[in-house]
Parts: sequence; structure tokens; C-alpha cells
Amino acid sequence: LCQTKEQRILDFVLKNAVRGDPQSVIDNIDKYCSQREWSMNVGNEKGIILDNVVKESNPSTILELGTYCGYSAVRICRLLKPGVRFFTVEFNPAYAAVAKQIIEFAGLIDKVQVLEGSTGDIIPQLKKKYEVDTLDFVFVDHWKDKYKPDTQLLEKCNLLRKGSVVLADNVIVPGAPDFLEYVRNCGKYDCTNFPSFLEYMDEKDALEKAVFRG
Ligand SMILES: O=C(NCCCOCn1ccc2cnccc21)c1cc(-c2ccc(F)cc2)cc(O)c1O
Ligand SMILES: [Mg+2]
Repeated sequence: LCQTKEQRILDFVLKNAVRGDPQSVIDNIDKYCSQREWSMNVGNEKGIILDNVVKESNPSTILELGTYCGYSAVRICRLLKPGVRFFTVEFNPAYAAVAKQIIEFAGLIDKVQVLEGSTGDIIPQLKKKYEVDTLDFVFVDHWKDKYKPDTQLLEKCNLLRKGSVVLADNVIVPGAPDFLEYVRNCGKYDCTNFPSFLEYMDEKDALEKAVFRG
């Protein structure tokens, strides 16, 4: 019996999507969350912007902060060439469990490492424990008050290089005002705002792209 919304989303995907077909996984999560139960996936409108930024960055090492059910992990990884590494950090073990099953069903689990824990603990481990040199692309989609401190932590840990792309969800709703002020005014990033809509709603939201100047 599916007790949680996340388990119901997983169940819908397992029943209705095509195993090994990432697009059908994406389409079915969007179908369930627009018709039955709203949930905080980046969604299709912002997802198309995410796709375009990923394609133009052509990244080899990617970090995602906030896995949730794995929707954006599937969206990003379906576009990546073989041999790239995708790390995604999830705080909530129940979300991580659902995400792993959805990523596996999509056929992308070999590219993905789901790291369970807090960004504050995991980011400082990336170089030594996970053999990361620098990150080409970071998708920021976790607690909105951690966007700024975690971006500063990425800098402090020397995980960003000239041209590293930091793409942040929800900079309008729920909003990340201190993050926006920081990346736009600290002088270390070239920023672009992409107006869009909150997933499955008519409310305005936006993504912010901040390219590290090195
Ligand atoms: O809250 C949101 N996301 C964050 C989840 C927890 O993240 C916690 N978390 C995940 C890894 C991780 C690692 N370390 C610490 C905390 C860590 C979020 C919320 C909304 C939203 C919009 C309108 C509403 F009326 C209500 C909610 C929309 C979104 O797109 C979101 O992404
Ligand atoms: Mg979000």
C-alpha cells in the first residue's frame, strides 16, 4: 500500500512508464503531478530550460543538490554522454530510496551516485572520498536558505573552475533572495535569469544561471 506521495509517484511510474526510457519516466511523473498530486519536481517548463543549459554546457562532472524523486536526475542524465559522473545529494532517506528506484527504472543508475546526507557534510568530501577534481555543472534545488552558504562552500572547497555553471531552481518561488544578491553582486559570477513558471502551476518562477569566473 503506498503510504507516501513519493511512493505513489514511484508506483505510477513503474506501472505506466517504459523501463529504460527516460523520457517516458519524465512524462509520467509530470502527468501524475499535474493531474493527481502536486509535487516539487522541477517540472517540464523549467525542465526544458534545464535541458538547454545542460546541452550547451556539455558537462562531464555534475553535482545536484536535492534529489527528491529523481526527476531532474533523469532529466539531466538522459542528455549526458557515456562515462560522465553525476552526483546527487539527498537529505531524506525515504526520498533517496524512491529516487534510486526511479533512476534505475529509467536505465540511468550506472551514471548516478545518490549521496545520502547533508550538503554541509558531503560537499567537503567530494574531492578526497569521491575523487572529484572540479565540477562542470551544479544544479541547486534543495533548501532555499542553503543555496548561498553551499555555493560559498563549493568555492571554499575549490570545486568550481573558470566556466563552472551553477544553475538554481526556485529563485522566485519559494525564492532564494540572499543567493541571488550574492551571485549577482560578489563579482565572481556571470549571471543570467530565466523566467518561467512554478512546476504544475501558473505562478511565476525562474532559474538563475551563475557561471563562475575562476
Ligand atoms: O523545498 C523545495 N525543495 C527542497 C526540498 C528539501 O531539500 C532538502 N535537502 C535536499 C538535499 C539536501 C542536502 N542537505 C541539506 C538539505 C537538503 C521546493 C519547494 C517548492 C515549493 C514551491 C511552492 C510551494 F507552495 C511549496 C513548495 C518548489 C520547489 O521546486 C522546491 O525545490
Ligand atoms: Mg525546486
